[in-house]
Amino acid sequence: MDGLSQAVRALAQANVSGIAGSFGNAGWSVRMPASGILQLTSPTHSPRRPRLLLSVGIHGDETAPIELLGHLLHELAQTPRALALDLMIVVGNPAAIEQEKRFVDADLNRMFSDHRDAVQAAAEAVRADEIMRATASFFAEGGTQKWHFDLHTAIRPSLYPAFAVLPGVLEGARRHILLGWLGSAGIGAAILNRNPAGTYSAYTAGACGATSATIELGQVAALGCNDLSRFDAARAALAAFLRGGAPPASAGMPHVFKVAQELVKRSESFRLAFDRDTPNFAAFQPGMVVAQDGAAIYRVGAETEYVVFPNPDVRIGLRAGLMVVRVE
Ligand SMILES: O=C(O)CCC(=O)N[C@@H](CCC(=O)O)C(=O)O
Ligand SMILES: [Zn+2]
Repeated sequence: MDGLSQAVRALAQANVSGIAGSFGNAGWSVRMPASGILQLTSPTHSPRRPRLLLSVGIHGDETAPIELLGHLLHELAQTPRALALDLMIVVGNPAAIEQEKRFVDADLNRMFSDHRDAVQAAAEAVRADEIMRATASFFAEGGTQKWHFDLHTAIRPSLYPAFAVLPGVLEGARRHILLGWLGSAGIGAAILNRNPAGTYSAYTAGACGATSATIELGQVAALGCNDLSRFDAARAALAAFLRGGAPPASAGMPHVFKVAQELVKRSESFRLAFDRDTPNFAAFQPGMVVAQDGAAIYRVGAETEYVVFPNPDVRIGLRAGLMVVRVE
């Protein structure tokens, strides 16, 4: 961790008290409901104040968001009174971050639901419960606007280096505002996913009424090895969000996709029909076979589909990829 700023190191070690100091001194109410979770709220409790949850490290080897958030919090700590909303920071899986692995026992980002079957005994199940308790109480305390950005990085390269998944039913003004903000943050593609997912952002959207997005910023890399300049727009948009300012001028709206089908690994025979170099958003033409699982064959439907998050190494029963179609 040599060469990393103090705030980035503190976040990577889930030492959120190392970040809280200057906010507490500036009069914010500081709470740490569990390890790696920090809440900064206004002491003059105002139900009209927006609430923002920023989470990183839900997967331990996805480090660019940890670095990005470390820098944002370090900058904000110079003028802590500029924080314009009630904020919760979650460092998702500290043990996995330390081990530089996606997870220790099982994928934390499939545990934000009641359906955990075989992995109920995993270390991540305890952590998911802890995070859900803190999250539910944070959003229950107020906030006419509730936001959650769960920051990740993808395993594979992507034809859109920064993209987002928007869980649940998101329509009208909320959808328009979120897409506009994502555009200003340099997010090139947004995937609407109404399927139940067990992900953190699906939990905050469904159970807490938040406007939520999983945001993918580049690719998995070791801490300190990320080129954050590729995500300057996301950094500037988040910095403005924290201060209640207008987002920077947008490069345009993201391209919008929706999930056409999920590739689910039902057995150890599951195979993708393409290789491990195929990037996210690679196109497949109608009728093409994209995966096979014993006798079951996954084929593209009537229009071009694009593959996202293909991963044959997931546990049986989990999604091994999404096939999406362009809608806007
Ligand atoms: O690149 C990959 O295969 C995974 C990257 C990642 O962790 N993505 C999230 C997306 C969550 C969502 O669908 O909202 C995940 O798979 O948990
Ligand atoms: Zn992830």
